[in-house]
Amino acid sequence: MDLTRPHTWYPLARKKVRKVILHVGPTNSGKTYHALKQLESCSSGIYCGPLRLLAWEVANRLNKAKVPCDLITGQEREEVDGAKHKAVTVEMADVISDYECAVVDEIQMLGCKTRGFSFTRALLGMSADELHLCGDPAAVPLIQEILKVTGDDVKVQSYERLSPLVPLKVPLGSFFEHTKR
Ligand SMILES: Nc1ncnc2c1ncn2[C@@H]1O[C@H](COP(=O)(O)OP(=O)(O)OP(=O)(O)O)[C@@H](O)[C@H]1O
Repeated sequence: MDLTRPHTWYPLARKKVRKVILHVGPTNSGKTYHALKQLESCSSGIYCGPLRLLAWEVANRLNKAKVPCDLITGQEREEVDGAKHKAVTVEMADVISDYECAVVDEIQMLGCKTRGFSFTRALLGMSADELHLCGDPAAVPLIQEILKVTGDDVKVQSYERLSPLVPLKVPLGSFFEHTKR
């Protein structure tokens, strides 16, 4: 194994020209919503998030939508009969199975000193026909640079905030006084 060429550590992923879609934009702009819609409609898939709560929410959402989904985190492993989908914390990303669709949420965390290696491993290593990456636009150049060597097909999809931020006309203190009356 050549330690200087990390993309070669994942032969299953390198067998594919993955369709990589970078969903980027401000918070609450629907990036994850669109990626999850895609995950739900595929015959097999995996969601990787930075928090146990996010993985739990996705597993819950898919199971409610009658898409059986396992939940796998550092703390728990809840397997559902017939599941072809998994929702996991990013450290549990599966790089030894094939999926139609994979989602990595909060991908800008690949710059994190302590957990970044797990995001990079998921980015390079997941064998999925479609790989959806959700996060901050600032991470786009770094991701494009990392993926240059993989031969993947990379597209950027930008989002706008769904509703504008509107400042309150009254300070919060007087607002609370007002609501008490
Ligand atoms: N087109 C839509 N129709 C209905 N609900 C939507 C739509 N887009 C987003 N939402 C809802 O809006 C909320 C925020 O969306 P989402 O989590 O996708 O944002 P995000 O851009 O990924 O935010 P963050 O950066 O904080 O992860 C969610 O509850 C989601 O279900």
